[in-house]
Amino acid sequence: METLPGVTPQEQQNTYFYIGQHETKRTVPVTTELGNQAQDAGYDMMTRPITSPGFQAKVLALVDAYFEAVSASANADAIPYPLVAPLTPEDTNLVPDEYISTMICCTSTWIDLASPDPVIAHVSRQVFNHEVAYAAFCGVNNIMIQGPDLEASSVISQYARAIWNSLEAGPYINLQILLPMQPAESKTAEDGLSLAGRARDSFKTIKSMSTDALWSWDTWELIRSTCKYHPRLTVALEVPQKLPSSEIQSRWFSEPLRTLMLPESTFARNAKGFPVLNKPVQALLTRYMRLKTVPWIILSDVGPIPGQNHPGMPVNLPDRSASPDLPTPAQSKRKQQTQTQKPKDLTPHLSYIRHLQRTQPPRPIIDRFAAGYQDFLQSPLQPLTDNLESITYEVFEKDPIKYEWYERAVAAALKDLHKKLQRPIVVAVVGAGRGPLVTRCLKASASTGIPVKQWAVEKNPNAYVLLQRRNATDPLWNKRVTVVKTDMRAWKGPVIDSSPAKVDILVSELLGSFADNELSPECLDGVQHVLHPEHGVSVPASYTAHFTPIAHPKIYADLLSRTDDQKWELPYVTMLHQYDDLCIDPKTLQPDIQTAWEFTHPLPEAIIAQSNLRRGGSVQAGGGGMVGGDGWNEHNARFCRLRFTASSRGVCHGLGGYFETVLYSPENGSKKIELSINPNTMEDKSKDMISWFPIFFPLKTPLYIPTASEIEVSMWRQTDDRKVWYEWQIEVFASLGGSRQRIAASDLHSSIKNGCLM
Ligand SMILES: C[S@@+](CC[C@H](N)C(=O)[O-])C[C@H]1O[C@@H](n2cnc3c(N)ncnc32)[C@H](O)[C@@H]1O
Repeated sequence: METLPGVTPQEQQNTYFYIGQHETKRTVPVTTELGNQAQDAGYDMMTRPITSPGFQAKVLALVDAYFEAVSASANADAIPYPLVAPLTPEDTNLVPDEYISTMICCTSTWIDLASPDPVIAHVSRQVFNHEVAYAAFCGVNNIMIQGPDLEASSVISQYARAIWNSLEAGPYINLQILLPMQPAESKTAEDGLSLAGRARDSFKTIKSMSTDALWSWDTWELIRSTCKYHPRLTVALEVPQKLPSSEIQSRWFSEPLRTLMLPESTFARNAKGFPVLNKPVQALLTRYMRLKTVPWIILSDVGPIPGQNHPGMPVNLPDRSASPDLPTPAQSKRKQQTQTQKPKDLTPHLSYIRHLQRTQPPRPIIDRFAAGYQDFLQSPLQPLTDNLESITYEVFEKDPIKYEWYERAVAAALKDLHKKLQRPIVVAVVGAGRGPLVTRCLKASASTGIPVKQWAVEKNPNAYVLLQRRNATDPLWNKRVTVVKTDMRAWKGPVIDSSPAKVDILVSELLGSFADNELSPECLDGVQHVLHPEHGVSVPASYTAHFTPIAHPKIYADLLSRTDDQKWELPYVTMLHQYDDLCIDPKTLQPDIQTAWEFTHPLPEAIIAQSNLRRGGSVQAGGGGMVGGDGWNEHNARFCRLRFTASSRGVCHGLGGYFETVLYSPENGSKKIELSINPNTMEDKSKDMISWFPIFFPLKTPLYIPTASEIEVSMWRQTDDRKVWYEWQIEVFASLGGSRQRIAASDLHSSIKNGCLM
């Protein structure tokens, strides 16, 4: 079992939307009073340019003068590139005042860092560097930068290089790259007022090459890879009224979205003429606003700030994760204004988004349970080697489904066995913890009317104390349970009327997020000798491990920042949230999550017999284990090689892993009683179960996956008789020039140094 030790599940309240106001061309200077007016109007923040229109005119004139000089000169190479002088007070009205750290400042949109014309790129870099350096000097924390033009001749690597440099400009600066969800019709270029419009055609060597809907994301991918997944680099995503495909929506969901930019053109008008968002955009907003780092919403060009034309003051951009319950300045102001009825809504777009905020649908139960723990990496539990704390058991026991399903499974098994045996059924819970499954066995007995003789076996000495106390005090247990403190593998089995007896139903819950990763197979093999050889039933009867390739930039960036030298060599338990499935089944439109392997219980006697023979290391026992030891646990080793097809190109950061288990298959053929954390089947098999988070197998080097390429995953469960570990490797194949070629392969990753001890 995997979950959140020590964490009290909490209901998450409705998310507060931080809403800002942006004007692509601010007509009034941003002052303290303007900021106050924005706040009075209900905005939480606003953007401002770093430099003035005067500065723009100055730089354009400088470039024009350079080009004139070049065209007039016989030796153009002798004329040095233009140099942009340091900023003057006329160039910017930004000053390091007390509000500066709460502003989103915008670098100039009239520059072109990706220009193929070296002069334009050179001047753009200078303007950009001046602006970022001055903003950083003033104490600005958030800078929004227009993304590169997505046309074919743009040199994205130049742009990315400039961003990488600017991240060094200040240790506190967060950069947001403003990009559309997909390349849009290019806006009417104001060539006369931009540097891009001055680029010489002779440098635009790559003419219009058609790009597809993922090109904007591709551009981002190059920028962030060049910047080595920098934690202070995020996306400001412009959301259009007509959304791109769901694949593209999911792709952006997995990226570090700091801001959602909603221009006026994203809004439609309702029958009364008010601005509203269409249903798909509303759904997108609901999805994106459930990210752990909730994006800010910036309304762009939706009308001026009411009462502007006065100097204004910037407003706070608080970190909600630090103090989610504190009212924001805008909330406090609006509270004071509650009874004041405005004659006319001067900010209808803002009012509408506030309305959406108030009417957000409730979050799914698992989200509420795991609030704050999405994508948080935990090492898998090792309940076999470690003794769990009471609080950990307490968290497990809150699951509304798991114990219920076990009770149903035991009840069904009791009915099937009782038909054959016509006597009290011997039931043992092995690994009983604090006893919830024992209670469920007793309830199953009560509900079916079939008497049981009940055992509880536990190796944790501390849990053993509670089990004994419960047996003495719990009216349902009523001193009927025989509590045994032992490792189940050493248990001799029940004794009834002074004679050794066999167990009819062996109940256990030793499963991890990847089914067998908490050594359920090894423990259950070790206790199988107490199970009745003819009719003995194991609950669970079987379990399977599943995985699929995923893109998870957030976890990759998190791991990148860690110093542990084994960080790429072990799987992590995590509530996977901000990720994208790379392989979607075209028929079902569900992620292609495939089965790695299966374990069933009880094992055939011949396999146990061979294992016992190998344990001795005799001549008949063969030549020892493949990867160490005598090989007596080798029957629990597994290997699989699975092939997936990438539905659209992307970057693979690892594998998302899941499990399913059949607790019991009733003999009357009615529906199997199953648990699942596989997203494709959990709804059907065990909806709302919260005990297990998925598991993530990381890749040290992300693999670029072209559309329709094949991803082949080799995965091993290895054992040397003392421990169990996993190994995984991913290869990518594409059809090129008519032949299938391997175009990339990951390292062979191995958790041998972090193996689970038996
Ligand atoms: C995941 S917990 C489940 C506890 C409880 N059955 C429940 O469902 O809430 C697994 C329990 O099995 C115990 N356990 C693991 N390996 C064991 C072994 N070899 N022998 C006895 N107990 C074991 C652990 O100490 C732990 O209490």
